[in-house]
Amino acid sequence: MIPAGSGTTSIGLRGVHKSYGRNLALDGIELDVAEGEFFCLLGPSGAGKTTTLKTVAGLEEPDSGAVELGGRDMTGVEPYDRGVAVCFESYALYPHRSAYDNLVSPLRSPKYRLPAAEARTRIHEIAELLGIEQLLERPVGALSNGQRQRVALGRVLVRPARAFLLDEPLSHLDAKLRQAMRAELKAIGDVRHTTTLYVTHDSVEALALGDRIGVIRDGRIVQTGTREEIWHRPYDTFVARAFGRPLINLLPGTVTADGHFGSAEGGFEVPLDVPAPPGTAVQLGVRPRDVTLGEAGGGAAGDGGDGAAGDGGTGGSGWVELTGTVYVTEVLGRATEVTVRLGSRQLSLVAPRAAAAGLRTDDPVRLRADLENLLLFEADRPERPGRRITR
Ligand SMILES: Nc1ncnc2c1ncn2[C@@H]1O[C@H](COP(=O)(O)OP(=O)(O)OP(=O)(O)O)[C@@H](O)[C@H]1O
Repeated sequence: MIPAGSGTTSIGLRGVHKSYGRNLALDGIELDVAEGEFFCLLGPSGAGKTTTLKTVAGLEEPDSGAVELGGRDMTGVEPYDRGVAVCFESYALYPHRSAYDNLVSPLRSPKYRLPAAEARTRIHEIAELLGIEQLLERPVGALSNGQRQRVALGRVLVRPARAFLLDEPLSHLDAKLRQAMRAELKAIGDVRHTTTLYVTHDSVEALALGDRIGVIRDGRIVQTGTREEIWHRPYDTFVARAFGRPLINLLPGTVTADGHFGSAEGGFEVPLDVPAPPGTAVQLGVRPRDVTLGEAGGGAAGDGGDGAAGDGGTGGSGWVELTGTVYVTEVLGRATEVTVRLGSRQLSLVAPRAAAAGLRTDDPVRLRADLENLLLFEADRPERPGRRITR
């Protein structure tokens, strides 16, 4: 069992602004990470993730707003005195020293000064979890990027800390190792109960690791929530697009005269009540894994691409069937992504490989989706992505 750190802490950012010259990196960040929580901050390149971490660590001072650790304003508190352990993607290691020396050096600092035997135990535990035990005697300069990255991560995790701030710590690992490391990291977090703020641009990683996830864009937090909240109730099309591969289908359409979703280009209607006036431009969000594939030409399929609904549900229960033609198929391991033409629109779905075997371009197919899995959004505007419409 890894010994607990010197007590863990909550992290708060209160309206944090930070500019670099004319470049606005953080535009009023509000964030609360609870004590002991594993929080993933997800966003595209340049969104402000690293700047957020640096601000919490005290390596950058906010232009306005404040960082709090354990409810205490950290303005003017030096990084060293904040008690947080930081791992940046551009890791600073001593290349001529062994991996062991790199791991032990933080523990020798006057702040921690762990007895040698305790330090050794701690290092071996972490090294085992990170799969670097056999590398401990090697100079860091002689390690691969992925191995070096694990040493850098180990260097952070061995330290007793009130919080871990990790910036893309797995980015240099290959897919398989990354997956294994994810599980280890989660285990370390759980064992230590240490607050962790984890930055990534990989949504799979965020979904796998985060007790909660925050999505950041243009220096602002767009949404925070559990993986279920983010997945089922994305704030807008930006958040919806950030999670799930293949990407969510966003089909543009308008509210019909009877208040449903209609796609003139797709030649179909979906009997969902849209709480907006007829004619309003909206988008239907359909996750590829929420669509099932059947053969065309039977059951309740609509004629000529029209939608048919089951159970007469309009408020979100029941289902919808659409007919279309195969455009392209692509094997994704055990499943196949099938892109289907609906009129002049396209929709992707993921089908079991067997179900999609033998499909050829222009084959007619029938699609079925539960109404309760469908999402509605406003149309995207130049100034902002369309927000989800609550039904
Ligand atoms: N030292 C700096 N000087 C000038 N601009 C900076 C500096 N650091 C960051 N920026 C700018 O601030 C914005 C946010 O950068 P930041 O590194 O926080 O983004 P990020 O989300 O971590 O991106 P990435 O995933 O690419 O690391 C970007 O536009 C970036 O160019």
